[in-house]
This record gives sequence, structure tokens and C-alpha cells, in this order.
Amino acid sequence: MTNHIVLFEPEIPDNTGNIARTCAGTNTVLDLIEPLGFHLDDKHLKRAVLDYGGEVEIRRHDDLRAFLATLPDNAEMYLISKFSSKAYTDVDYTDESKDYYFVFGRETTGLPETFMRQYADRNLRIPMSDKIRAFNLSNSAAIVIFEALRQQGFPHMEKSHHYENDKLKDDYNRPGRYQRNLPKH
Ligand SMILES: C[S@@+](CC[C@H](N)C(=O)[O-])C[C@H]1O[C@@H](n2cnc3c(N)ncnc32)[C@H](O)[C@@H]1O
Repeated sequence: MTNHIVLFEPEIPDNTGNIARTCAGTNTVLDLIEPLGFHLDDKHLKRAVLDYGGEVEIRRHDDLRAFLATLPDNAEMYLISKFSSKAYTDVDYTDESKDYYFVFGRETTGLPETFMRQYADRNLRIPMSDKIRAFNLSNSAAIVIFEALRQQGFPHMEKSHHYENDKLKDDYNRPGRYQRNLPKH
């Protein structure tokens, strides 16, 4: 089982950078459908990818058709769109024989209407109030991928870890921890 976040023609490098970081932290493959609104060596994207997501597997596709042609037989593809009336939480993402693909639209115009109509039963909505037009792209990606991962039991992810500077350790607040070596006058 592999999870994929697929971005259709993303425009804002910071969003793609954030998503790349999320992909690295969750062992998710990032598929980018061109054209992109930025260069892959954009400094914001690079900072996010290199500082935090150097391990992320990025696959680039010339266009939507080219991306669809790469889908394996076991692909379960979902289109993430506010226009759906089915919630993203109402789907089972736990079939280990499947590869899950979550396709998100571009920041300004979302997903193409024809594509959404073609896969009408595959559109999923993140519930939201009527006070906004849509959620931010990178937040939407995080919301959906973490529901899939939660259902899958967070595969190959550490649910706990012990750090050297563990804030929950008993001696974290030991006297002197915050004392600075100020110069003596
Ligand atoms: C900023 S939104 C795009 C808004 C665009 N005006 C539209 O018509 O979809 C960017 C992407 O985030 C995702 N998104 C944002 N809010 C969503 C919601 N409430 N439900 C599902 N997806 C959402 C979708 O994939 C969307 O294409």
C-alpha cells in the first residue's frame, strides 16, 4: 500500500513546500501535475523540501492525461473538492492491496470540471462552514492524508519517541537549564 498526494497544477511554492514536508513525514509520494506556477528550484520550495523533506519522492507529470496513464491497476483515486457532498471521512482507506491517490486542485481554480464529472463518485469534501470559500491547499492535503494514515494505523511512523531535550522528561526543568553564560564584569 502506498499513499500519494497529487497536486493538479499547483501555483504557490510555499503550499507545495509545506505539502512536500508533510509527505516526507508520512512516507507519502508527491505527484505534481504540470504546468507548475513556479520552478522546482524556487527558494521557498527548496527550503521546505531540502530542510525538511529531502527524503520525499516527487513524481512529475506533463499533464493530467499523462498522470492518469501512470495509475496502476490497484489505484484507488479520490478527487478532493468542496463541491462533493460526500465527506472524506466516509471512506475506508485500509485495503492493503490498494495504492491511494488523493488529487487536489490548483489554488485559484481547483480541479477541472470535466475531470470531476468523469469521476463523479470519487469526489470527497472536507466539511466547512460558509464563512470561507475554501481551505488552504496545504491544510486540505494534511487533513485528508492524516485521516487515511489514522485509519491505516500510521504505517512506518513513530507514534512516540524520546528526544535528548525531551520536554516531558523529569529533569527538563532542572535548575540552571535556562541560565546563560553571561560575561562577568
Ligand atoms: C484553495 S482551494 C481551491 C478553491 C477553488 N476556488 C475551487 O473551486 O475549488 C485548493 C484545493 O484545496 C482543496 N480544498 C479546499 N477546501 C476544500 C474543501 N472544503 N473540501 C475539499 N477540498 C478542499 C481542493 O482540492 C481545492 O482544489
